Amino acid sequence: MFERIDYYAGDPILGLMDKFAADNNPDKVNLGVGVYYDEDGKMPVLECVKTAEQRIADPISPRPYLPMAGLPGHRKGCQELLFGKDAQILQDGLVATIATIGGSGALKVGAEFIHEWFPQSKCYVSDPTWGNHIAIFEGSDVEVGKYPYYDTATGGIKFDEMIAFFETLNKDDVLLLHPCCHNPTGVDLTREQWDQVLNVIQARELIPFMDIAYQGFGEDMDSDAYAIRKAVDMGLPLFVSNSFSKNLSLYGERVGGLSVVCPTVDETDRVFGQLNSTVRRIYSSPPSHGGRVVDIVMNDEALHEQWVGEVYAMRDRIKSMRTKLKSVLEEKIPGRSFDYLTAQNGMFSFTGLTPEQVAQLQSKYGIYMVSNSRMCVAGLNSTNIDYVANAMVDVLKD
Ligand SMILES: Cc1[nH+]cc(COP(=O)(O)O)c(/C=N/[C@@H](CC(=O)O)C(=O)O)c1O
Repeated sequence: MFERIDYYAGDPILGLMDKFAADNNPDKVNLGVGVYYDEDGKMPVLECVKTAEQRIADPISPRPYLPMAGLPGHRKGCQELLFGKDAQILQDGLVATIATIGGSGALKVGAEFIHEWFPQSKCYVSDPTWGNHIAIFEGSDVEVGKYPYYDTATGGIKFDEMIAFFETLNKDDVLLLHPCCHNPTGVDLTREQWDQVLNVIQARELIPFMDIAYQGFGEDMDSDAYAIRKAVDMGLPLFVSNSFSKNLSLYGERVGGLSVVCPTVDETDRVFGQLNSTVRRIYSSPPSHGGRVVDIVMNDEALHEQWVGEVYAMRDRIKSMRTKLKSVLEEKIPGRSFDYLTAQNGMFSFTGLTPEQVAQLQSKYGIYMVSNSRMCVAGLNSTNIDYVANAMVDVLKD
């Protein structure tokens, strides 16, 4: 009966977690999946989350179905984080926002919506991008193409090629963009480059779909949302998927959001309704526990302030690991530049190691990176960084 079913080869990122767990090497280091570990190598429970959890636990309350769009406070939290607390579009009711099952759920609902209401549209992703971008949109029968992005020769961006490519696209084609902390390269556009990209989007009447999963890990909450807010200022239609997995350290609670910025209140109502309809036919409604944590942290002024401080502490620790690894490697390999480590932004660094070198790090040292050479810098700490640097020197010497 099920012989026709293909074997699943496994996910290049999530599959690393199982391999890492099974590895008996006492020195193993997990630099694979994009999660934040603290200086002790532990996944933190943020203080603001602990407070929210205590409020949820006492008094304990029933767990009814949430609305298809999730809790109003979760949705409000997404909107204010993405667009700014006093954004005019929020006061004017021009943003349709739903709470989703993580950023992945936001992308899935968005992809289904595009397939249903913009059936002629193709979706273009950066080359390279987070692999699940392609799988999610293709899984919703949206044809996916790639736009030039990372320049392996320079470690920068093929900006002119990218713009020239955008200028060949058709009205309503979708561009899946990383507003900050590009995954997997860590190489972000400058504000001037974003302005040029948004001008082309406006001229070609393309649909920007911005996926922000690491807000606060780049520069700061507002700067990381520059591209989002500039698109709003230009009056562009805009999709934004956001994730609280990393910046609330709530990975397994599956909390995120999907927002669609619309030109009129009537269109906002239409879009909001169809987002609800799409949710209903995929997973019906989002999980309540994580939604309540988001609602409490985002809407309690003191907890929100504490949260921002905790995110910046995570950001700064990652930046310190970038600086440290760069200096240790440059000391061990004089004459070779590792500037990319501090030039790149957010949780990931694109090391440029070959698949063979990545495999050697794993087999010989128990150091896990994604096969495309992406390193999750948040997995480094002062205990393991010399071990990782020595291992990188070893595999780089051949
Ligand atoms: C760019 C991006 N968008 C969305 C997501 C999904 O977020 P979530 O809220 O967990 O559904 C991730 C997760 N990325 C990390 C984990 C994964 O691959 O699922 C990663 O790149 O390691 C992203 O890196």
